[in-house]
Amino acid sequence: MSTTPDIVYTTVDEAPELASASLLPIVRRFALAAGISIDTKDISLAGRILAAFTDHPDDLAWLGDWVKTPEANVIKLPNISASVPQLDAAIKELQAQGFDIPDYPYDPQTDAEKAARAKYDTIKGSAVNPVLREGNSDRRAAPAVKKFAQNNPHCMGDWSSDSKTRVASMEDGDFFSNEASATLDGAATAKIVLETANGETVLKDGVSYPAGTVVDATYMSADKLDAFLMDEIEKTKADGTLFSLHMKATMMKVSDPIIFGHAVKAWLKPVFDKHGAKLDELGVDPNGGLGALLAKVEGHDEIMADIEAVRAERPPMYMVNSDKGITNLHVPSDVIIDASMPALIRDGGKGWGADNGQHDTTCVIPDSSYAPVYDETIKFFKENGKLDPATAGTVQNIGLMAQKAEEYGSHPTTFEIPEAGTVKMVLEDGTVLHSHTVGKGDIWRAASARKAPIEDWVNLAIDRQRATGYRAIFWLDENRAHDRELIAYVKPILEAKGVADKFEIMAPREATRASLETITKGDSTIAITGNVLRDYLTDLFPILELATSAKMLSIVKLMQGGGLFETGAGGSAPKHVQQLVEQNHLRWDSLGEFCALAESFKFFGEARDNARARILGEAVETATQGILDHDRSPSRKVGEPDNRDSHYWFARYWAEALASQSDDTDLAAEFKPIAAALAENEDKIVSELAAAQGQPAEIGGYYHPDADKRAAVMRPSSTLNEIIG
Ligand SMILES: NC(=O)C1=CN([C@@H]2O[C@H](COP(=O)(O)OP(=O)(O)OC[C@H]3O[C@@H](n4cnc5c(N)ncnc54)[C@H](OP(=O)(O)O)[C@@H]3O)[C@@H](O)[C@H]2O)C=CC1
Ligand SMILES: O=C(O)CCC(=O)C(=O)O
Ligand SMILES: [Mg+2]
Repeated sequence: MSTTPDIVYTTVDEAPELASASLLPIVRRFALAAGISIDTKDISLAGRILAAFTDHPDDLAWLGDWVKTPEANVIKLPNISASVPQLDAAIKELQAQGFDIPDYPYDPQTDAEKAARAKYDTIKGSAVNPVLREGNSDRRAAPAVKKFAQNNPHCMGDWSSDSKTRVASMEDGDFFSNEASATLDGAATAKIVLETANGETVLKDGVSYPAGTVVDATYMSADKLDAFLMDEIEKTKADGTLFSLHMKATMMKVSDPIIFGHAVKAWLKPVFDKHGAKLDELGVDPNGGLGALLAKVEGHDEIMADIEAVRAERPPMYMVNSDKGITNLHVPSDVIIDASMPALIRDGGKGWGADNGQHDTTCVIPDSSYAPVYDETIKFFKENGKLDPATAGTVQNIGLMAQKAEEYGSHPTTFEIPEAGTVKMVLEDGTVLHSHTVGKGDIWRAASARKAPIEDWVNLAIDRQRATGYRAIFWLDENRAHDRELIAYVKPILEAKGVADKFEIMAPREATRASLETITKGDSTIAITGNVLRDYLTDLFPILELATSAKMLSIVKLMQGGGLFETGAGGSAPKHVQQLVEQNHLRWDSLGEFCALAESFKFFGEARDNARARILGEAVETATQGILDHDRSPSRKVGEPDNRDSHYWFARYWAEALASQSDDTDLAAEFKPIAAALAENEDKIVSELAAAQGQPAEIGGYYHPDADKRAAVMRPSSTLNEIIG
């Protein structure tokens, strides 16, 4: 490590990176006044590919070390968790730019291909967040943001009691039904083996767990999954609804693409039955989606005709983009459950159909562990009508996330079973911790949650409950194996601290209803959840309460003392890039960045005893309030103020707050002329920004744009640029 930075701002992908090109120069200039340097570290998909195959620095590895130190102070923007089609597209773009990197080996044969595939597998899926999240998660709407949403309620789709929208999940044979869980008394190293009629195969060796780790194992039956999917396709047709599948193929990068592939095969079953051998020969990988499949069979007229015949028989599908004919099953990363289900629920239970109209939808979520949350939400709105954002209270979240907790850390121990047999997890002393009888194609996985993160999570929940006085619910199901082990941790800690009466423990379905009832009354509650529900709920409730999860405050108190400040709770909004490239309008809202910045500066102030950092952070809060009060957030429509305008206003309100504070008169004097120049040149700046919109914008790449071209597009006001310096 060369010199340690003060604050690291991550370089990411898509819309948030476009926004950074405009916002970061402003942040750097203001931070300079407190002597704070803002470094960047590249965690973008393109950056990670280049780090794996060229001399591009491995910034993710650097950050992974830094977050384990007390100095860490990271502002983390959302990055792409790549599905295979995205990874492939990024590789092709980099190759076209002249980088000497290998193709993605779909079917690696040579040693070189196998080595390249192994590297690409580490880049695939959610490869960044689990590395950086060395702490538990505290996500909530800042009071000003919540108040703004109540005063300016967004439109919500109406719910009718006879809506046919429903959630469909497996009733047995899924991860929920087959789960076994145990807490380890001492430290242990485990191996995972598959015993079959032909002998024993070691699936994984040397998995080590510290004492007190909760270790789970479970599997999903491939046969039962297939039967379930076929059944739901038929039921959807009978119901006259849209068929939709909601998964997390990005974060759950091993299990969920396989499940997605089963759905693609079920949808086109007659085609796979008839042309299976030919499809294999053409290199079709159903896990990559219908889009890749169609590209591979193009020109094979008989197969194409059979596909069309099957499509005509199937119920209509929920569409990602009806204009372009992109269905739910085209690309595994297009429909991501945490964002897709809340958007559908916000719209009154309606999905988009191929006719560009909104219709009731069957939402297929094969595993039943967490699907009851959406099922119960839908039932609640059918019974009670839509939520009123003007009067609703809020659901905050404290999530068990640190050290790759639970399912989100299960990728290295997830296997598609090659042959029927028994999977055993065996400890070094010979103890068989878990054992499952499995069939060919079943998806078996082990997950774990460590003692220190669990204890930290419970303590964080106690702190938040004390700070707010809110109703606090642990979303844990005593009928689920893993949750029973967690409850055995939670209860004694609450009792020892004398706060057991302040907390409830409820299964996800009951907790969903209780939380919806609470916020409907205008009260607020804290959902204390595991890692998956942390992810799901911090999109679900914000999207209902605030219309978006982009405005969330998202703090990760790192267990070694540092701070990781995530910006919002959503992703990188690929559609926004499309709009920028076509119309030079960026509708990305940086409110999440503003919230994270304030926390990061205030944290720096405390950790490094830097009074100016504290003042900067407080002034960011004032500026954020200004953005809300004066409605300076970006509009969705070209020709209206966009992301760049909102950054101008942010700079102006921030400078004004610094100029008018009296804790540090030198700092005030430094910002007075800046604030004055920003105000005096308002008309000029606003018209320079407006003039940029309306035409296509050239940024020189999608995954790896040209930095200068991007900066030119995102900083079109020379007057503003001169003031910022
Ligand atoms: N923390 C992280 O690193 C995360 C990364 N991701 C990654 O992000 C990508 C997209 O994921 P997806 O599930 O589609 O979720 P997104 O949150 O990116 O998109 C859902 C929709 O939310 C709206 N939205 C999200 N953020 C903003 C914002 N700041 N301002 C305005 N609107 C916003 C947009 O609506 P509209 O189009 O109507 O304007 C957008 O289309 C994937 O590659 C995924 O892997 C996803 C979640 C978290
Ligand atoms: O890492 C990812 O793929 C997604 C993370 C996410 O959705 C979240 O933390 O809310
Ligand atoms: Mg999420």
